[in-house]
Amino acid sequence: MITHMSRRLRNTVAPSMKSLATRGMASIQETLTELVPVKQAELVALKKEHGHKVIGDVTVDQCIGGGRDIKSLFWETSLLDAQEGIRFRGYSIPELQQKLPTFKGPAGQGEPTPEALVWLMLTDTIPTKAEADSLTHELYKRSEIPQHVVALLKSLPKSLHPMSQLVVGLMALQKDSKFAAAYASGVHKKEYWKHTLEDILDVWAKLPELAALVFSNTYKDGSVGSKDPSLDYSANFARRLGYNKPEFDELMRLYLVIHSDHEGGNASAHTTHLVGSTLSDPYLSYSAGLNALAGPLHGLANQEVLGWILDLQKKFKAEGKPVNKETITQFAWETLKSGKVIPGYGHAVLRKTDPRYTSQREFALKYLPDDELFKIVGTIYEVVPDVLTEHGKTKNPYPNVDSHSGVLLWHYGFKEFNYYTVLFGVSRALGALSQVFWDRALGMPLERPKSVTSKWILEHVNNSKSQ
Ligand SMILES: CC(=O)SCCNC(=O)CCNC(=O)[C@H](O)C(C)(C)COP(=O)(O)OP(=O)(O)OC[C@H]1O[C@@H](n2cnc3c(N)ncnc32)[C@H](O)[C@@H]1OP(=O)(O)O
Ligand SMILES: O=C([O-])CC(=O)C(=O)O
Repeated sequence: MITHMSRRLRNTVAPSMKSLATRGMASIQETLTELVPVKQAELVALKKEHGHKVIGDVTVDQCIGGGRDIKSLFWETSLLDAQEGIRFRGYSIPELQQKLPTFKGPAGQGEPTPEALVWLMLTDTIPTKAEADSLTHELYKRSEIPQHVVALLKSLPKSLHPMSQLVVGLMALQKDSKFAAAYASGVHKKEYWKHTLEDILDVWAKLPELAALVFSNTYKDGSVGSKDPSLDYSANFARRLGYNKPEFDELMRLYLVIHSDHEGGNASAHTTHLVGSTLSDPYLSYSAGLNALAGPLHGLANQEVLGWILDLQKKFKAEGKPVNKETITQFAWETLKSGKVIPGYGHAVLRKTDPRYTSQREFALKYLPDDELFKIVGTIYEVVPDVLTEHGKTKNPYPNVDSHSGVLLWHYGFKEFNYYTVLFGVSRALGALSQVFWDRALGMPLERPKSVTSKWILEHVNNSKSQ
């Protein structure tokens, strides 16, 4: 309905939008300049017409239990359904694979590019190939990292976790925040979004560069591979990391697309949005989001999954036993009985197998069907949901995105699994900061929900009973 309203308004409020968009020639900045007043008008209309209506209640369990299911966040770029999984601006992952432009050409010629997805998340419109390419070019132009940040990263101990190194690098880049400078010089609030967009494009452009430096400083000699203006964002990232294989580029495209956004309530996106609501600039906001992503119940789970699989392989090899349904079941029970979680399984919202898991499985079936670790991941999928169901605690016994990503990287020789969450961090910036753009463009307020004490809850429920 919003989309229909949006199209209607776009035709009336901003007629020039139609011609530019139809010709597929506008830059991302021009497209957004035309779209912002349209979306602002839509939000005003939504608030005026429906602002007082109720969309949910809050129980005591929800208040104490991490706010599950409470609809209290506004997030435009994607929406998660517990059964079906994620949709980006209304499109499922298979639909994105059919509709978004690819590196080689139009939709369908390989994996879509993350640049095309960013265009969709920002503008609510599927880009033409030319539009997606213009964003690739824009990001390439902005990708240089200042020397002081290169030197700072080099000075860090190799034993500092790669996610912490990434955060240090991003925080150091904050020196050049255009939003912070504009705010300090007293810019009018109506102009915030323009400076925010500048920062967001810079952060997106520089994150893969930072990530590649972190990789090389930690595991190699500090030098990174060369980039090439004729390549896209993902292939250049792969080159910087030292990979030069078309199949790996495709994996990087898939990886960066599917990890980018998962509506607003996940810890990294929510943190980014919350910090951004104080008018901290995109560097500060996304650094905070990265710190949330670095937790083992969230993004770090992908590193944990690989560790779990390698541990189980090592254990049964030492015992002279095969890795099969029986031994995996035994290992899963041992994990649960020692009070640990099985990484890569369960989810706060999803109640079915994560479609991001399925898309990675399809990639594996296409490119690496005989890989040993891929087969183990398949066998884990055959037994762990039953184990977790019998265990009786988790609300969702099925695999999430983190359950599959590591084995794909491992297959291509990317074995530094302590680093895997950095790749997730490069991707999550695309969704979380697309929303930060709209937060500033729509004039979203400081986020400040109400908290209550246990005493308040008891008094409240007792008072309600007596009424
Ligand atoms: C990109 C992402 O962030 S995807 C998630 C990545 N994280 C992981 O894979 C870690 C493993 N999974 C988990 O820890 C959880 O499923 C989470 C954190 C993802 C979701 O947590 P919740 O919404 O609290 O899950 P749920 O309501 O099902 O939890 C109920 C109980 O089941 C347990 N449980 C949930 N999943 C698992 C699991 N994979 N292994 C063991 N126990 C589990 C919870 O720890 C909780 O136990 P408790 O009552 O003793 O505290
Ligand atoms: O949605 C969540 O809570 C966790 C998740 O899968 C993600 O952020 O990608």
